[in-house]
Amino acid sequence: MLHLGLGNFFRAHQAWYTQHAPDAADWGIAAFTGRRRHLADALRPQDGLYTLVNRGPRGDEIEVIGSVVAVHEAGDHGAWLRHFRSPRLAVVTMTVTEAGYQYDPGSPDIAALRQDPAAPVSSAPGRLLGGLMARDRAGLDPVAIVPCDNLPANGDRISQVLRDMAGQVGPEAARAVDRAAAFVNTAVDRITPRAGDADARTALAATGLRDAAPVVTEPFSQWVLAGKFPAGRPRWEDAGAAFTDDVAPFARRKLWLLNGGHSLLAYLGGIRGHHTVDQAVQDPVCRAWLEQWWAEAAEQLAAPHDEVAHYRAALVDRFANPRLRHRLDQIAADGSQKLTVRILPVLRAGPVAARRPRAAVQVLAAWVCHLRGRGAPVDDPYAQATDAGGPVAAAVPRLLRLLDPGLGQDPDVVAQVARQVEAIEQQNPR
Ligand SMILES: NC(=O)c1ccc[n+]([C@@H]2O[C@H](COP(=O)([O-])OP(=O)(O)OC[C@H]3O[C@@H](n4cnc5c(N)ncnc54)[C@H](O)[C@@H]3O)[C@@H](O)[C@H]2O)c1
Ligand SMILES: O=P(O)(O)OC[C@@H](O)[C@@H](O)[C@H](O)[C@H](O)CO
Repeated sequence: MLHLGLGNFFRAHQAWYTQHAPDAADWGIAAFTGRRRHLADALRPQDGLYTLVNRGPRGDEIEVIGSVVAVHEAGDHGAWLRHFRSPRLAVVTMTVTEAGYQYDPGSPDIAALRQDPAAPVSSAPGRLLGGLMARDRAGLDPVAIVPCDNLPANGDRISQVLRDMAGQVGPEAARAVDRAAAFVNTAVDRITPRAGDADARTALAATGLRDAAPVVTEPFSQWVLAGKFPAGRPRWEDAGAAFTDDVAPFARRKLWLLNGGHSLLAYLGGIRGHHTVDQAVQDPVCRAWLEQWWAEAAEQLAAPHDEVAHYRAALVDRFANPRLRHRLDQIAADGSQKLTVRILPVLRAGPVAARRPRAAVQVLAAWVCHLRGRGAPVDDPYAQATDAGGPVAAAVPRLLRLLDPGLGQDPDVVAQVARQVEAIEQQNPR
């Protein structure tokens, strides 16, 4: 297997399932960082081994994960292509954040691949396309591409991005996408906050081993997949993964209830002085907004009432885990990329005008207040290029346009969000 986007979540999730598959001994993952090299530098001296701290509300379970057998920094394009040219490669997983799925028609990778399919390229789609061209040139069987980011229809999405890019590169690239890849859609879930210095001490105390990059995660885990694996795969189903024909209902439920709830808590909780998810979910004001958001989102889920109620109750317990200390500023980052997937589908599907989903509007308003300087520091390169200051009535359409141009031109949505922004700013003076 290959992985693109060596980070925390991959090591708590796909690498964990691979280690726990009954045929784990037949498999190994060569993992590449997405952009920077520091994690490759940290893991290489430990032969890819790392400590997984499974952090429940009452204690930790510690495990050393050994399914990552090679680590490479993002720039090692020669090694990337060598893996694609190997007949043993069967599966390519990826976690590259929402930004990694952006198609940029002006990307220098397009001209580079047009000139030389083996040219060093740096974007996630460029690297995948270069890899598939190398595989196709080598005349090898197709591999499964398995995106594991928080996006609906993530397999269809990356397939489309690669086809668009291949269309610009040329016929050989288009053929390679058709012949060398099978795309798998997934819904993924396991809350995995960034680890801190104390976690390295926890790992050392438990294992006697110094770990430069341990991972902390929660006990809950879910992986739902739909698609074909022409060259085989580990028996992940025996480690708890679920294979289905359609991941959409799982992805919607997870993205709206869990991730939408997270974003709500990140913005409102930050504004109300909280720093972690467990603090925010215990705050009655945040909790009331959360329940209202869940009720609105659930109306659009078309799932049995009992099932949603069970999922919501379990989420409250997961969010309230006081030992995980999931920081709101980590979740608040890159909201301009996340809210389109987590909040807008519910806003759009709900009734219009006066009965528009109120909690969805509230989340957008809390995000606007965050960009205007309340709560966690802003970390969103796409949004930071836009002026969030000045009169609310002018700032709101400017910012909503970042999520969807149509939203910023909808006078009704703009008015409702602006009213909420004014209310939040009045109730939470600086
Ligand atoms: N952390 C979680 O709880 C969690 C749970 C479910 C899904 N996910 C998904 O996994 C993704 C990664 O989360 P993480 O916790 O591992 O983060 P992380 O910061 O530990 O790792 C992110 C990886 O993505 C790469 N990357 C970032 N932007 C990129 C880009 N534009 N192009 C290519 N590579 C890029 C980074 O270089 C790094 O290798 C999330 O964006 C989310 O979609 C995370
Ligand atoms: O990983 P991000 O930054 O896209 O989103 C932050 C969290 O909402 C997310 O990581 C959740 O913890 C995760 O999706 C749970 O499965």
